[in-house]
Amino acid sequence: MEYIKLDIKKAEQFLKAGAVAGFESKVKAAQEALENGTCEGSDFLGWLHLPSETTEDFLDEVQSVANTLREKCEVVVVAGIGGSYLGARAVIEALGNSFAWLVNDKKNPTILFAGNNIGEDYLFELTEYLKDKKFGVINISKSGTTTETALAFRLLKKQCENQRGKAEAKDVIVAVTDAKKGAARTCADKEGYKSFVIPDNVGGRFSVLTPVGLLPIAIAGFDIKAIVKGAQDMEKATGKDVAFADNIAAQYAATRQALYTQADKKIEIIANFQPKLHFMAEWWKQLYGESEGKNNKGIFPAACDFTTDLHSMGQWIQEGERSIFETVLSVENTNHHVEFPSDDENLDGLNFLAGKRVDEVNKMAELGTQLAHVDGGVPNIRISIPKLNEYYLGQLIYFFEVACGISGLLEEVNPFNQPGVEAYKKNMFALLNKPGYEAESKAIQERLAQ
Ligand SMILES: O=P(O)(O)OC[C@H]1O[C@](O)(CO)[C@@H](O)[C@@H]1O
Repeated sequence: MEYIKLDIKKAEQFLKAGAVAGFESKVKAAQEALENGTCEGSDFLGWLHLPSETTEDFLDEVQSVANTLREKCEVVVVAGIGGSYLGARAVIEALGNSFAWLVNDKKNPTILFAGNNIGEDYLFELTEYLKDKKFGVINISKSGTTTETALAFRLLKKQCENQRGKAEAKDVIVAVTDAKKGAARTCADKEGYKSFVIPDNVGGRFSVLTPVGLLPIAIAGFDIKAIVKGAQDMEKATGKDVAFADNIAAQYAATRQALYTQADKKIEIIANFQPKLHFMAEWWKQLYGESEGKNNKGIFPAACDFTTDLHSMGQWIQEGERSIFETVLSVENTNHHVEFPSDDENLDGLNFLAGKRVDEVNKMAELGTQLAHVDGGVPNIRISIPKLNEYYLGQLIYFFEVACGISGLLEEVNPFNQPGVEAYKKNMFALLNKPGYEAESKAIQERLAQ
């Protein structure tokens, strides 16, 4: 097996010579702080050695619960938001058939997602679709109190019980939540649902390699042992004793921070040339945005799907404000083979492509884009993934997590909290007159009346 690779040469050309190497001692200090638990947010470092601490027995237990849902359900709804949703979706969409919901071969249950928005039409349409389906639900929430997720779960639980009866519903509803606290835990214990614990020391956005991600991924039919193996290998490859120059997580973190602090690049666009990676970028956005965006600092994490967005955002990237850099997720080998056919009439003038693989054209688009954007003043970091499979996605996930921990510490923020997320929740609860928010309700009503 290979490793994913990092190429920073086309970013370094925008920096003074030695700028990335100049971060070596700071990176070392960050790695030591993570390892020794001496950094801010040290209560949330459970992800750091999670891969190597995950046992085969535990994965067998996750797989066995997944198998029960696979046997008993045509559809499984994954209820969760943010870190309790994006990792599972990222992997399932990266590995699954792009038209999974239309494929009716009964090999795998259809996986749907809910609890990640408060769209009334979304929930109406979902519950309508589920009316004649044998469906199950995974209720995923670390806090167990997140409004979006709790709202969807309340609807889905009732519907599942109405359609299958309470006794059968009990076998197809699973909770992934805190060991002791929160409504999701109380409900699971009261109803006797199978449940998995999200460790206290693993924050939501770092939880994809816990049952938060692994259970839905296993239900979707993917190999969770291979994902964890990929993460374990990356844990070794990015350990604190790996030399700075050889440690791709250290290099990525240092390059980002060099671009941010020394070249005034405030926005990182993660770009992919495979539509299957759209949700990987969404997961990455939360990981980096929630970890680094605080104390009025932080690189803004943005995402583009190429070549799609080259026809919408391409102009801005090529010639807009020069405050961006690009990190390209490049997949070296596709899983399928499609060649352009020849056409006698050649009305579209594309016969010069006849016999070529579609991926060859995509790769030339990728290279052409890289050259054009670098010429246009956009530093380029490239992450090469040998192939989209479980093993390499496991590597990629852990790589991004450890690089994020290092990068946040280089930025001198606590990468493991998210205090800013509470502001909208507080206002929403005040506006909805949630019990316990009486003073806030009064204050917000007075403010709105002004
Ligand atoms: O798992 P929970 O507690 O429902 O939280 C979901 C998401 O919401 C946040 O807490 C922000 O509100 C994220 O950090 C987290 O990933």
